[in-house]
Amino acid sequence: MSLKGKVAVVTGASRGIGRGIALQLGEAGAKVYVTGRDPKNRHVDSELPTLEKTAEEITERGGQGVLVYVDQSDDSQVKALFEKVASENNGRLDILVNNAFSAVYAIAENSAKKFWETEPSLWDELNNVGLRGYYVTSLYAARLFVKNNSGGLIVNVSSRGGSSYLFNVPYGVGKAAVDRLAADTAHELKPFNVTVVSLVPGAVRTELVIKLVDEEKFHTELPPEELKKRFHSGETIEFPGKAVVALATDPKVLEKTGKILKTADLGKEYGFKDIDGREIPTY
Ligand SMILES: NC(=O)c1ccc[n+]([C@@H]2O[C@H](COP(=O)([O-])OP(=O)(O)OC[C@H]3O[C@@H](n4cnc5c(N)ncnc54)[C@H](O)[C@@H]3O)[C@@H](O)[C@H]2O)c1
Repeated sequence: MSLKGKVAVVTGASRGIGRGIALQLGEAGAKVYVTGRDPKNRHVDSELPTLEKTAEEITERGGQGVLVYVDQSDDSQVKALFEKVASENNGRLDILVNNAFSAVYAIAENSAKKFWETEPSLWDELNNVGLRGYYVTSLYAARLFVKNNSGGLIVNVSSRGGSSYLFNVPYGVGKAAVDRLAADTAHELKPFNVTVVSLVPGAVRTELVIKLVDEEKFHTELPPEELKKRFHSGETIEFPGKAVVALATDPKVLEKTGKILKTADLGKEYGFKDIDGREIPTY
């Protein structure tokens, strides 16, 4: 229980990578605030897991799961989240994971098109929650970190799309900006011993991506069978979570601040494997 007594926030944790990270933080003993949109305000796919389930499972694994409905594109809801975290924990916050992402369906729907064949709104779908949302969430978290002056860790979930073409133009541009957000917030937060990194998973077997890949909803440069093979042999959603726990328990983590870190490289460095026992190769 190496994170017992620590307070974490994971955005977008009802499914996918956010859910996997939240579960691993819970397993390590942390109190984890998990966010997602209120199901009353959106279409819910009954085949996918829920935020309620994530919060319960964190507690079952030995941590404390706290569910907060937050739309990460609504600044006032994000502000209220951090007021709640501060008031319930004497101002304490140790870990923020920026992960909420609203565009997996939009990526699939537009995957056969070049950027000039899509509508300008695709940019907003990709980058309102997944980039601007990361910035606003970092801003309110940083106010707590700076006030406490007892260090902290921010992990921005990013993608290899930040360094080379993947899916579409706004995806790659947004991810490159997520990486730069980590570097520049790291610069300003370093005097307060707050570490900020960009975390790059490989292909991840998320519930939604597997469903859409199996339904052949993605049209990429890879043939459908190759794409299926790539995602079905990918990391589990908890492998990036193991990476976050390794960083959060590393006393020298500040040496990594501002960097882009691949989950597979962290597995090798810290000596952890995926939850199914596999060693994950770097993509
Ligand atoms: N799936 C992969 O293989 C893979 C690989 C590398 C990087 N990534 C990155 O990981 C991140 C997460 O992707 P994922 O595949 O887990 O996506 P996902 O769609 O499975 O999960 C996204 C989460 O964000 C939540 N969310 C969406 N809009 C929200 C909003 N407005 N407010 C609050 N929560 C909201 C969803 O409910 C969900 O819990 C993305 O940045 C993605 O680019 C994914």
